[in-house]
Amino acid sequence: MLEIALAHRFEGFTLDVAFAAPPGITVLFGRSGSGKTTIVNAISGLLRPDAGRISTADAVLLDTQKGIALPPHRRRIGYVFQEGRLFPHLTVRQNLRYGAWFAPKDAPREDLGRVVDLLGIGHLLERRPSALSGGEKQRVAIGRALLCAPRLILADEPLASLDDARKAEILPYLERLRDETAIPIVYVSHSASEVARLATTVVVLERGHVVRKGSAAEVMGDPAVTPTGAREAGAILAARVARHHEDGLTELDAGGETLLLPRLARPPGAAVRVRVAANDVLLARTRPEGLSALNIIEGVVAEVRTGEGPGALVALDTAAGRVLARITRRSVAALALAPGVRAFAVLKTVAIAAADVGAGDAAPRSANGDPLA
Ligand SMILES: Nc1ncnc2c1ncn2[C@@H]1O[C@H](COP(=O)(O)OP(=O)(O)OP(=O)(O)O)[C@@H](O)[C@H]1O
Repeated sequence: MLEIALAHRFEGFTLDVAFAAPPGITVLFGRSGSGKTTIVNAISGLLRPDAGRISTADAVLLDTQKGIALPPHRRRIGYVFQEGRLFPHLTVRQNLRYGAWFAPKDAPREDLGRVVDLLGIGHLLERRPSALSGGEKQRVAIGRALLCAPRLILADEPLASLDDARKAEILPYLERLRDETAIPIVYVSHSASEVARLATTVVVLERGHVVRKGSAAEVMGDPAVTPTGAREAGAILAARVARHHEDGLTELDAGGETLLLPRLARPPGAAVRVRVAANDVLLARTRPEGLSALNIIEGVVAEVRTGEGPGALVALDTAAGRVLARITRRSVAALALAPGVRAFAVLKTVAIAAADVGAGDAAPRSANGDPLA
């Protein structure tokens, strides 16, 4: 477990944060200027904060009270940046070995073969970076970060410079990294859909402070958490693939509720997390009939959040989990939606994009990474 407490002042900006990053991906989520890069720089050792302590399972990287501040090269951090930053004159295999070169002899090492399998880069080993696509470069960069026997991995907006197709190519590998290694990953993002796909834990930052932290499902289901605007809000449901239908649909079981989605390339039984964008959910007070939408889930309104504009975010607790709906304030009034009121969420099957369905469950986890009972 990585533990971080930092305090630092720039002219006009004060950072004061404390959070833990258990195994898995901890996303630092917040709008521009909220302090994400400052935290990353303090972890990597590029910034010496006014006060703070950063420790991993086996080392103290920083403790200003005790006068400890390991230099960057001794922190054993694996980096994944926006652009892969591979060495152009080295082959993929040599770039990967370069990571291992810096691993101390007594450190627990990842096996090159395992990393190559994990990232699906076996066929690229003899190529140079100029002969790789952006997505392939990024997979190699992740491999190199893994092979330096890191105590933690820092990923600073690693997908920001890729188009949607390349992002979709890398996301499954980041999911595998999250699910198949025990290394804490601190991941900076301002994309709600990336948070939904990848985060084990989310730390929401606002003006240098942590305003919310918790599991991805808890945080993204909170209508107050909209650093990227209510338009991008969306809850995450944990589900399992129940079966595939002949007409191209996949049936999910989400806490006993059935969800139908366009076909997913995952086998029956697989755990998935589904991001349901608040914009794609309608609400009704009685169970709608004669409707083309296939997904209708009953629940109880937990919270209604209105802002300055005409919109409102309504949180509905259902057997499938927390669902968010973005509707107008006028509809909130017309349907008399208020906490405790029973309502039905209507979700169009085709509204759920394949990119919004990820591997793994989104249920809250305990500090050691086990699912909570
Ligand atoms: N070296 C510095 N000197 C003075 N102010 C700084 C310095 N570095 C950052 N800041 C200020 O600290 C605040 C937080 O910046 P930071 O780069 O950490 O935000 P961020 O969340 O990473 O933003 P972005 O998403 O745009 O990268 C900003 O107001 C920034 O102007």
